[in-house]
Amino acid sequence: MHYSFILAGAGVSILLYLIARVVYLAFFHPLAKYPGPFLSKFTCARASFYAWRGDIHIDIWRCHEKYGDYMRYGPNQLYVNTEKGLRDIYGPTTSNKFLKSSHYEVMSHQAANTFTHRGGKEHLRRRRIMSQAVSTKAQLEYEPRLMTHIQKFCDLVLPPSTSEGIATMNMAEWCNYLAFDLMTDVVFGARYNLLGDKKFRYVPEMIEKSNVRVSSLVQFPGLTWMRLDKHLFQEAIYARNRFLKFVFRLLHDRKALSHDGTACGVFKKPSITAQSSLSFDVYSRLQDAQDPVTGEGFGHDEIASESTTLIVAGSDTSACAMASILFYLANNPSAYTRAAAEVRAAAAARDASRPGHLSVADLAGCTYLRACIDEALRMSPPVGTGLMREVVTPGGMVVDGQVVPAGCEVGVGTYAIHHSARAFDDPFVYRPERWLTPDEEEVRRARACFVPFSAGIRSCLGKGLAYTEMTLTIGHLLLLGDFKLADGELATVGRGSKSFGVEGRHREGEYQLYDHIAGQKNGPWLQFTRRVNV
Ligand code: HEM
Repeated sequence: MHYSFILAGAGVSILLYLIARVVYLAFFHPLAKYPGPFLSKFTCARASFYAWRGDIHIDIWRCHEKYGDYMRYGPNQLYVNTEKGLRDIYGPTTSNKFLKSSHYEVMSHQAANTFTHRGGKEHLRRRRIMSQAVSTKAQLEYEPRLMTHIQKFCDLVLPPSTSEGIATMNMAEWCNYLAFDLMTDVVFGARYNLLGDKKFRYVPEMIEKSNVRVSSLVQFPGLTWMRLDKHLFQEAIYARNRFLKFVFRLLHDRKALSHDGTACGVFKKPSITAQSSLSFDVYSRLQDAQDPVTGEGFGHDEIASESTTLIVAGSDTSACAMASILFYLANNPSAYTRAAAEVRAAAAARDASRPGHLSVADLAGCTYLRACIDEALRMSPPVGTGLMREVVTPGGMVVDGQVVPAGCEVGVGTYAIHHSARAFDDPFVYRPERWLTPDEEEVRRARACFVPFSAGIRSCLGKGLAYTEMTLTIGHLLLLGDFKLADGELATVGRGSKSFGVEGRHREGEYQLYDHIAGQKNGPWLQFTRRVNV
């Protein structure tokens, strides 16, 4: 009898607490005045559901259409969809006043790295060291390394001659292989050769599968409560463990190589055992780099964690971007024709004493090609969701005129702002010309709201490298061959369609991404032919 009173008392207390919490969140929370989906007032579970489906970027855009520029998307989260809001949160002078959302912590495996660190001095120290390994100078030295794989990619997709027939390929897969080979070589000097051999092709697949869980947890870390995620995401956890096993082996072999020159695993290949080749990868640069402020470098564990993060941050995103550019070029013949003519003219005009492949410098004047790349990144940003930042200034921060108190989180949905009709005329139309129009105000407006690599102190460290990869790959494909959409049903893979039954996924001209940290994709299926006498 006595116990039942205690139990009843506890039950009533919990109920009263829950009622008080619901009332507080709905009416008295500092974000209560902002409209948004009903459930989002009380829980992040709704956002997590859309993240699990891969539709969160579209949902954020839809919610802004419905609720306006300031939208509550979680009990503690405010999304803003204006140019001023974007500048106030991620701008060069303001972004250091925020911390990354605590939700990022679910991405840290053992210790935080540059990407997952919430901010402050420790993040800056790491970023200063990391920047040296991906500086413009370093990138130039990576170029021959990149070209080895890009040349191989072109040889694979372009049949030796028209008489060899036409190759039809799913570029989602082939861009995954290429991007992984590029990043593992640049970062570790490793030759996994996904382009040529099936053995390690499971790795990008494991990263994608694992990211389904991570993207849901980032929205709703509460899913780790009582290891709920273990039951909900069994396949993703299996994938993560398989990836970690791969990474463990990679780091072990790479460490052995740099310590005592022992070559094993993928480092057995003669190309990598050459010391000259090793000294130009990110891993070895991080071993040598020192923070110009403190004079300290990274320890072994930091190098391991940072270099592994680069593989995850840099391969999925770049693969997604390259597949997307190919989709839009194949679906927009006038853009294709103009970009191809520009690249071919640049090749014809270059110094005849330097035959061989085109360099980034040779393609620097290809402004239309760059516009095609940027327009693809705008239409289908590889990281499309909101990158949430916590207000930590005690008096709060003013974001586009709205006072957001300390403890709340703010962010801009990249896909949403990339499709804002105020920033971009006909936002759902692929039109590279918008970046080159003589109307300066139109270009300014567009540039101000174009953030595929984010901006400010947490912007992408690999942006330069990513542009190098994209420009060299697409440039060489256009120079050496021609491509078009595959015949029949395959031509539709990657396109939007009403048959998906998802509002916002119906546009045939839009490359469909499933946002799980980085965009996941299928297609385009393309047919390639090699140009003669090139
Ligand atoms: C098209 C390709 C890429 C896109 C669209 C992209 C996009 C982004 C975005 C949006 C962020 C900010 C994430 C956040 O705030 O949560 C970011 C951060 C980062 N990216 Fe990239 N990325 C790309 C390629 C790369 C490559 C190739 C590398 C490696 C060389 C890289 C390394 C990083 C790192 C280290 C950060 C964390 C920076 C920091 O927090 O200080 N990314 N990237």
